[in-house]
Amino acid sequence: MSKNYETVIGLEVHVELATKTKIFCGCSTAFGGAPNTHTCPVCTGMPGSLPVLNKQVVEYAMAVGLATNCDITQNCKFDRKNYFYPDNPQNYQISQLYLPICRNGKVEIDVDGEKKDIRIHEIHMEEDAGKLVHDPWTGDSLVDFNRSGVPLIEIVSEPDMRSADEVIAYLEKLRLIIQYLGASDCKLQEGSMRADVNLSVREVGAEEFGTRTEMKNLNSFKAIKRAIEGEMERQIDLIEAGEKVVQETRRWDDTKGASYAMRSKEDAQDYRYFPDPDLVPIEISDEWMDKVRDAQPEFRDEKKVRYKEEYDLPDYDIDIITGSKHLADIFEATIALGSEPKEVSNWLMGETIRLVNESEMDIDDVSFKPEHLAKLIEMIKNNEINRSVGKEVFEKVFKEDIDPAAYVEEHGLKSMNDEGALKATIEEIVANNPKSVEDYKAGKKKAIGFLVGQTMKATQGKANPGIVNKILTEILDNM
Ligand SMILES: Nc1ncnc2c1ncn2[C@@H]1O[C@H](COP(=O)(O)OP(=O)(O)OP(=O)(O)O)[C@@H](O)[C@H]1O
Ligand SMILES: [Mg+2]
Ligand SMILES: [Mg+2]
Repeated sequence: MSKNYETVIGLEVHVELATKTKIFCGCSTAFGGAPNTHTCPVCTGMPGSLPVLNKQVVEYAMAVGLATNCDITQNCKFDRKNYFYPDNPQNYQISQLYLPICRNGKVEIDVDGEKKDIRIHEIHMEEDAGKLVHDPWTGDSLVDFNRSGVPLIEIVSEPDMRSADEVIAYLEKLRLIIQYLGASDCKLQEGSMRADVNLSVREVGAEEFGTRTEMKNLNSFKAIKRAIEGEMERQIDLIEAGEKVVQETRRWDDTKGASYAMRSKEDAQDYRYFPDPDLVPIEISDEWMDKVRDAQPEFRDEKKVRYKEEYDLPDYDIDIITGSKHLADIFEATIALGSEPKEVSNWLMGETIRLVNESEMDIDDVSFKPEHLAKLIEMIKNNEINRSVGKEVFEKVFKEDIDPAAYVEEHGLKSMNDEGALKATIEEIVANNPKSVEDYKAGKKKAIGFLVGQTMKATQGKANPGIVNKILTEILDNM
């Protein structure tokens, strides 16, 4: 009979930091340059070159550590992790083993209303490796060192998670903290946030952890969830069949929905770590730490409380808007220009999200200027355009960031608010639709809707529906 199992999960999360230059040289970290154009003797591991630490990396790592309740190691240093692989030109990676910059942190997650702390074992700084490109036509493997030396932090959790949902909640939490700090854009698809999932299973009630495997190549939340469920089953099947789980690194293939053994797991000693003799230890003064602490932004949880108090928005709106730092920035910037908060929220929750979904883009890539949304809202408020024209114009703002005032002017979309001009049009419509007039007179007040519709059509949607209604009622009641 099959027993009851519990899944135990710990994550190693690598995050590419948003510095302009690499961790130990002045080369650009920009993504997508021609291969090997963002390189120099340092990041290609030339003999005799010497690394110089980018201070901003330390500052970002410290900021993330403070935001995740870690202790900061005020005297920390770098170590060499030695291994041979073609994407690693020095044959060692500069990382931190003995004295990582942050330790003993925690973040709180919330899964279906249940709160839980996930402890962070440590956060260390390290350099990224280059990228291997395998050419299927020639069979050659090419290497691009543009990514070599891009700064990373690795956030190592304790094995505190028990389900895929907890893992996703933890990753979302980290992602938002780091995005709010501006320390990284944390895009799983683009690899600026990468999660390795360490997973083991054990019988419910067992004291000891089971043997873990580590899964790599997970580049979406969906893939992570599927990989966790697949690996959990694989391990349980092994145990049920009386076999043993082997400690190894496995590669998740999302299209096949299965993982494959990559290599058996190395221990720290296999890497022959030793302190990097080219880099001096880092001294973090109290003043520096205080400065970084004082510069911490308002995080999501605090923003949620403030939005409720200051703007009295529905919880649903607050959840969505603060769920993206970028969206929250647009929201606040538009309000700062004088727009009414609930009105701004409606445009973000409604049309903006609709267009984001329709164009299958990332919410963080929304790029219209808050000025343009504020202007649009103002024009509607002043009855310069009506709401349905407003939606049309907004689509242009969203897609091309046009200036709504100029656009409305240019395309003659201004509302017809002139009662005199509207009256003539409406009188004509009334004359041409005796049946509706008859219905109205016979007490079917709804017949007026048809006449309003006809007027909107005749004015290409530019008439002010309120004024149309008013004039129509006057005309009909005087007949
Ligand atoms: N039995 C276990 N079951 C599940 N997760 C575990 C278990 N034991 C450890 N872990 C998790 O595995 C991760 C180990 O990461 P860590 O960076 O310390 O080591 P590593 O994977 O051996 O090293 P490397 O950085 O070289 O990959 C941690 O997140 C930890 O919580
Ligand atoms: Mg690790
Ligand atoms: Mg690992």
